[in-house]
Amino acid sequence: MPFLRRREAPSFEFHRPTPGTRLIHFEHLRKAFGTKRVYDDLELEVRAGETLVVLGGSGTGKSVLLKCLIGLQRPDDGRIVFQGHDLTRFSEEEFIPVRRHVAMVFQGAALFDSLCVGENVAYPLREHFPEMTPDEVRARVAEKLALVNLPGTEQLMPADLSGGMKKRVGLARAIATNPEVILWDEPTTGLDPVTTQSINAMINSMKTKLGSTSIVVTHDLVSAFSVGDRMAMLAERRIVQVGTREEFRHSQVPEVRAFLDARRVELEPGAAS
Ligand SMILES: Nc1ncnc2c1ncn2[C@@H]1O[C@H](COP(=O)(O)OP(=O)(O)OP(=O)(O)O)[C@@H](O)[C@H]1O
Repeated sequence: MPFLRRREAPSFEFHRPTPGTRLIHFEHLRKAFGTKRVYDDLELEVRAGETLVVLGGSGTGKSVLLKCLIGLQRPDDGRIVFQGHDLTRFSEEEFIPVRRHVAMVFQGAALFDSLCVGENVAYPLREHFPEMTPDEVRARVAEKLALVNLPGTEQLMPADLSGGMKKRVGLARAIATNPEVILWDEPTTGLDPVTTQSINAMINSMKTKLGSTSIVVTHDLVSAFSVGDRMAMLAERRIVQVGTREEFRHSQVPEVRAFLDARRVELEPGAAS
């Protein structure tokens, strides 16, 4: 009875959680695209205030996991419980308030090319807070651009920006609504080492300055070890290990070991010699 299922889903209200307590729980998630099975029985818990890094090879379903959390993809079975709400039962309309609290920084920044930087950052404010006055919007945009070290760039167009600047504008847009949870899809892919470091610093500062919870999906082990409080490894259509950085560094789980060993040079430059 799909009609009843929709009506049963309560509207979403976010309550400030106690740091360290369970905020999001992916329970027995299953997902396939046609014959391609992405998750068979995926379990993962995200704790309030942490940065959880999700590692995994190409095509293992890291991005799909983030998309399921904000309703851009739908799991076939299982639940995604966020502060007691089962998001898998939410309609598209019921996801709108969820996206005010859970924002995604997309892999390619995904800026609107025809809008200037200021309008890009203001976009989610107009969507979620239509009651904000133009002065309030201007002030919030300026605050977020300053936070990502791009003060005064409101009038620039995306075409005028470097890749790293675009990522930072994408971040300013994602945090414009003061979300409690930030989803980072490959935040450092394709960036030079200096910009990579500044993005890593930014992920850490979102936690310390805003108290946000982050889920970071990445291939980049240096970045993973510099931002992750905990790490989770996606392989074989499930999470094969979750643990602290140290637990991962010394992991004996075969899929984790193989993933880390293949990237040992990246993680420990001395290992090459
Ligand atoms: N909309 C879609 N339609 C069909 N298949 C899809 C769709 N989105 C993702 N997939 C498939 O699901 C699998 C997981 O995709 P996903 O983008 O989550 O991988 P990923 O781990 O993020 O990979 P990468 O690290 O290369 O970005 C892939 O095989 C992908 O081709």
